[in-house]
Amino acid sequence: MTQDELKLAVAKAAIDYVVDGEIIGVGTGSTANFFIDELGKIKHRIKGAVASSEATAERLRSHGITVFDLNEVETMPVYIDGADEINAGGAMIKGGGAALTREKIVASVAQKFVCIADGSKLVDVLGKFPLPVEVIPMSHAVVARKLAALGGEPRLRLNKNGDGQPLVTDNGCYIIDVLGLAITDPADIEDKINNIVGVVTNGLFARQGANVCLLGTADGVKKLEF
Ligand SMILES: O=C(CO)[C@H](O)[C@H](O)COP(=O)(O)O
Repeated sequence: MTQDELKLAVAKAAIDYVVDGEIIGVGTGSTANFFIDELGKIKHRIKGAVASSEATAERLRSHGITVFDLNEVETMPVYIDGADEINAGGAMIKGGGAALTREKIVASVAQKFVCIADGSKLVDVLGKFPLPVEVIPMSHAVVARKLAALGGEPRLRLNKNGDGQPLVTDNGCYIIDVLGLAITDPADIEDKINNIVGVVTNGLFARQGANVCLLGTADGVKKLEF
């Protein structure tokens, strides 16, 4: 099976977690996009969605799904999103698509986080995937030095235009990708990085990890519960 077929399989399986008549939180990325397309087919069953990025909001609307402002929503039963890495305890690295802060905010008001991912995302130790950190632009060099002091190799993420300029997130911020961090204690690293002044948040989801992971494998969709 191709990676896209695995992503589609988990996106279809995630439809079982959609609660009729409710608002659903929706993540960002290629796996989330497969899920949005499946959600479009059952849009009559839900009240609407909260999006974790402008791109996701646009795709939801293209299917005729109502997108709610998070400030109008007190809670929601489920948030569904992909991950760059997930470990056996449900802790994740997210933010490969630069949407980590909004993803963390939307997930924080959901009762359940359902991670959908192809099998390659399951790892023993988090950190092979560079850890994304969203930062206030004026502080990026200051924060980078502090990330280096923690043992990582910080790289400012550039946009894809090829003009050498930093990528700007939906929040008007920059992303620093940190290579080479040994993340043996994800919650500790999450806290340490979030305590650096100038950091908006980082892509470790250990304090609010997944409750369920639907993992796409050649043998079918495997369900992990945490
Ligand atoms: O955190 C994310 C975006 O900020 C994505 O969930 C993560 O990057 C996985 O993406 P994909 O489903 O394309 O592999």
